[in-house]
Amino acid sequence: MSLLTVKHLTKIYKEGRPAVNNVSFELKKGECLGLVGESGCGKSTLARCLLRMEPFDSGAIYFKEHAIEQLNERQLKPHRKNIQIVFQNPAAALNPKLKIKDSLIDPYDQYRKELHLSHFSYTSKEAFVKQLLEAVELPTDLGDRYPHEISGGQRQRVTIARAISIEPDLIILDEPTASLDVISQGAVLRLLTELRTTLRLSYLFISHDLAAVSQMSQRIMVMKAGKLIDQFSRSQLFAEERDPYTKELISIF
Ligand SMILES: Nc1ncnc2c1ncn2[C@@H]1O[C@H](COP(=O)(O)OP(=O)(O)OP(=O)(O)O)[C@@H](O)[C@H]1O
Repeated sequence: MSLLTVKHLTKIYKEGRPAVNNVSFELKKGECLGLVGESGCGKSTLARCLLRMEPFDSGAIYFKEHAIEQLNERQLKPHRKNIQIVFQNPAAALNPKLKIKDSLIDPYDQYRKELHLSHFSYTSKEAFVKQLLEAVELPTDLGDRYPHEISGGQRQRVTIARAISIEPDLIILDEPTASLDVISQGAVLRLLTELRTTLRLSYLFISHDLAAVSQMSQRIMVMKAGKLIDQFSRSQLFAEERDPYTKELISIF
C-alpha cells in the first residue's frame, strides 16, 4: 500500500531554477526509501514540502490518499503528527533550557488528543519517559540531564525518541547521522532499522552518503539539480543500467 505519493512536484524559490523539479515517487507502508544526492540538489526542500512547511508551485502530494495541499488548519495537526522529522543537528533540535525528560514529553503533550498509541502506553510522565529512553537504548537516569550534558550520539537518540513517542506513520530522516562519528553513526543506523520493524514505521532516509542509504533502504532514489534521475531497488544498485551519476556516487563509496 502506498503511504505517500508525490506527483510532478515542483518548487521554485523566487525566479531561480526549480529547487525541486517535476519529482514523482511513491513510498510504501513499512519501507525505508532512500534519497541520495549532493549538497544543494533539493533534498531538504522536498522534505519541507512533504511536511507542508513550504508551499510548492505545482504537482501534488498525497499522504494516505489525502492531498496535503488541501488540508485545512484543523486537518493539518494530525498530518503533522503522522509525519515526523529527525534533523542532522540534534543540538539545534532540542531546547537547551529543557531537561531531556521535558523535551521527550513535549510531542505527547502537543498531540495528546490525536494519539492512539499501540506500542507505548502513558500511565505517568516518568513511566512514559522511561519507555522512550529504553526504546532508544539510553540509560533511564539520563532524563534528568540537559542537552549539553550528554554526547552528540545520545542527543540524536533523544531526538529519535521524541519522533517515535507519538507513533507516526512516517519519519523523514534528514541526514540523521551526519554530525556523528563513524561508530555512533553505525549504532544509530542499526537502532533506526530495529525501530522500523518494532514500531512498523516507514522512513524517507535522506543523505548525501550512498553507503548509508544503501545499508538502510529497500529502494533508493538519486536526485541531481532538483530532479530524480534514478530510482531502483537495492539489489539493482550495481546494475549496468544505472545512471552515470549513480555510478559516479558508487565509485566514491
Ligand atoms: N529558503 C530558500 N530560499 C531560496 N533558495 C533556497 C531556500 N532553501 C533552499 N534554497 C535553494 O534551493 C536549492 C536546494 O536546496 P536544499 O537545501 O533543498 O538542498 P539539499 O539537497 O537539502 O542540500 P544539503 O544536503 O546541503 O542540505 C539550493 O540551490 C538552495 O540554495
